Amino acid sequence: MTAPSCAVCGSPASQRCAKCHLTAYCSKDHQRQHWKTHRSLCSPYRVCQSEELGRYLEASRDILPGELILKDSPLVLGPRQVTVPVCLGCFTPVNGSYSCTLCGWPLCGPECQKVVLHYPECQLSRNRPVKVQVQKFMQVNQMYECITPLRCLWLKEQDPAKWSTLTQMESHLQERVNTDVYEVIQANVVDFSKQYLKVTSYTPEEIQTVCGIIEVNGFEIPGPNAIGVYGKACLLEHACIPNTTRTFDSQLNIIVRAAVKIPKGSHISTSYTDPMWGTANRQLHLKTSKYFKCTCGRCQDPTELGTHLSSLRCGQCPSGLVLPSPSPLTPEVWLCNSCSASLDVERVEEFLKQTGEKLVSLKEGSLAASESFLKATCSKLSENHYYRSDVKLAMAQMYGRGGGEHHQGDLQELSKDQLERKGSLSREVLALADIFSPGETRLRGLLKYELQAACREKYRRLPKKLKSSPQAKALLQECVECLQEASTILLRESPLQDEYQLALQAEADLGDLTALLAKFR
Ligand SMILES: C[S@@+](CC[C@H](N)C(=O)[O-])C[C@H]1O[C@@H](n2cnc3c(N)ncnc32)[C@H](O)[C@@H]1O
Repeated sequence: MTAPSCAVCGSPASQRCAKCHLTAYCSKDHQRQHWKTHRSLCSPYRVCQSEELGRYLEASRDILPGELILKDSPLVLGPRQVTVPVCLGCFTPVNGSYSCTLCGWPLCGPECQKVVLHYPECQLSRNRPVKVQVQKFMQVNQMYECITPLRCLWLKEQDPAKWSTLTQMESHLQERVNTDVYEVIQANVVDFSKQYLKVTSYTPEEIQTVCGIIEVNGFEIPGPNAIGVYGKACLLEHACIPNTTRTFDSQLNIIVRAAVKIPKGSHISTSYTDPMWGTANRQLHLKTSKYFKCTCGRCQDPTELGTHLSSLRCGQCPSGLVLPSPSPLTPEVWLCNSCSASLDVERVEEFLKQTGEKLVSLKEGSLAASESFLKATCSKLSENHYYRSDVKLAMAQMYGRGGGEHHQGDLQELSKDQLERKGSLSREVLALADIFSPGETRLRGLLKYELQAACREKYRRLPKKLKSSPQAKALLQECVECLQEASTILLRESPLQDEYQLALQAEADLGDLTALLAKFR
């Protein structure tokens, strides 16, 4: 690795800013001289290291909710490992109607052939005597598993500085050797690159290492269905209750903001899973793709902080809940907290698997099917169980949204009970989000938007004589508060995301409702 250079004179630097540990100086004098410029740019974090976590980020000053912590451009961008054929310039699914005239990989058109993103595999595929031929569209195609690894390996010759940043990342190669995933990569990436693409410049170990780096450090980017590896953002450690949120802009830079106040000296974290998943699912994901066991307070608590997000209902007594024992990290049996009836771990796993399958078949289902799922599971799963909460979130968004976005018309068609249901489902999931995904997060923004929609429709339905009542004022106040939060949070999303459109709608509605509320003052 090359030595850092002084931010003032460019000569080799041996000292770094004590706040961010990023900007380097050759002397104290140059550091003092640079402070005026550096102060506004100095990152609110520093890079630290521990035996347990490896490198991690710590707040170098108090960071306020919503504050930008870092914006990072991708070192490598590519299709996800498991994907249908996509354009290698823009990640849109392709049907084979256009292929790169130089290498044969399908693209969506000549414009995408010029995109630099496509350059590595285009160059590397040219040793083949004939062009690449992709035949299976509309289904997962294993040929694409090699693309993102090859884009990583391309940096080795073409961009040594990026290669150095990439290869400092954790690959957990030792833990991966002899696992199923290692064997799959051997066939679909190592052998495929050599035998089909005729790429011979990289060793099997180098290829396996970058595949580990992608899995451990990559961020799935919603929307374009891509994966990005980021040099700074990869340093965020995992927490089951994270204190940041992340979004991606239209250039697919990652933007990390504080979700809650992060006091100076605290670790800065993200969730490598979904904070609304139950403990067993989070643990499984962390073990099989991030290679560590989380032992945080939430993971150790069978009640998941009193929410019973993973608990089952007891079939032997009226009010008992069944929890993993002695701990969710080492479950030997599931026990009722009231009558001590027990269930085998395997039985619980099988039951959850079957219930999960029913849930998946509902995903694009109707409100009626979702209500039936809740009804069918209310005697088997705790009220807040993650499966139920997942369905409740979807339902809070579905009620009153016949045609995609909220049209007042769709909300107007809801019965009084359905309207109440939309409001109460939003509140229930918000209460869980406050615990597991606290602060200014996308989930909160979305739920606040749904809640205001229900309150607003309730206000609209008030008879004329009650339109100036304290009840009307309370409803409007709640709408305005919800819209303020929803628009602040969701405006941070990429303009390409649906959430951003909701934010614009929320902003527009906020103006109207604030004017209405002002009449009460
Ligand atoms: C994306 S990397 C984070 C940066 C990494 N620590 C480094 O030094 O490059 C993910 C790896 O960091 C470690 N890690 C992150 N969060 C952790 C946590 N909460 N507990 C234990 N290890 C963690 C694990 O080794 C994990 O595979």
